[in-house]
Amino acid sequence: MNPEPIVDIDSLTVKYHSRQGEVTALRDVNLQIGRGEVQAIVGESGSGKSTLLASLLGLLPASAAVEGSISVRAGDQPFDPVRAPAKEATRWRFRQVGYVPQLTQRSLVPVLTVGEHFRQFGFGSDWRAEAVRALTDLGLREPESVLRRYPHELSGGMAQRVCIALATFAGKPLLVADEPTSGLDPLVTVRVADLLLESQRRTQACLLLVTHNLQLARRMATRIAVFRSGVLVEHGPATAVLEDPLHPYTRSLIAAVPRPGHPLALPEPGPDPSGGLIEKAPGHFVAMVGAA
Ligand SMILES: Nc1ncnc2c1ncn2[C@@H]1O[C@H](COP(=O)(O)OP(=O)(O)OP(=O)(O)O)[C@@H](O)[C@H]1O
Repeated sequence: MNPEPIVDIDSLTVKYHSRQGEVTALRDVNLQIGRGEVQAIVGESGSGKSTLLASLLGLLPASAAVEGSISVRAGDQPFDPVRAPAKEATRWRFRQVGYVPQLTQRSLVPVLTVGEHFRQFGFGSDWRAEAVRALTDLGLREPESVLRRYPHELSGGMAQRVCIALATFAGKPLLVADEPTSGLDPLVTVRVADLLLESQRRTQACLLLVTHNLQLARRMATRIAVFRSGVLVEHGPATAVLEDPLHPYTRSLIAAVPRPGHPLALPEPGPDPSGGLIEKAPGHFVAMVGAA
């Protein structure tokens, strides 16, 4: 049985108008993400990943023209972040969305204690108890002492745990992680990926993971969506997309991952994708044009 959908993106097209002319950053995107799922969004630079995130968070610039809709069923009422007034979107993000930044000490505000970070992101008088629970769940001993510290008084590993706790505490149903491990070495990447997954599983949040890193997507994601030039070219269970990619662009992205003993192969341009998706196997979709 498919998990209850939290995010439903329906025929979303986003165009920017700039001095250089019109850019279609997303073209007719359809995507559903269920409760408890980890949905990776992969694709090269300029493929539309940030635009998808900005759409989902209600943070598109005023210059963007939007067709289609997004419905997020994370609260009592379905919410459309691309149509909501800015004030409402801010309130909604604050209550329903946990944002996982790049996980380093620099993601914390140097002049605020850890406790002050939690107080700003929490709501209600229970923030301290929630914060202590979140820090304890992530394996931090003496959480009360951690709450009194400034970011420079934390080790790198502690700061990463604090960032994950900040994003995931208070049971926010939607988590968004934008390149959370970029700049981290491979061993630390694995550790923070596992900590983030642990937190996500505990709260059964729906996690949208934007990444260039296919190995990270393999470790974390339940489903992978591959974007190219604003088009969703392939979407399916993570293992199906990575073990049996159907679209030539997905194959070229996988071929570009360096492996011991294999030369780095750069992606071939490949045919331009267009048209809708066809289902090749249950839940595994590929763009009609340019697919095998
Ligand atoms: N504010 C904007 N005004 C005009 N064009 C924009 C704007 N933001 C993005 N674009 C264009 O939209 C397209 C998609 O960009 P987007 O940033 O969403 O891609 P991306 O996959 O997130 O890239 P990266 O991985 O480099 O962040 C690109 O052609 C980009 O130049």
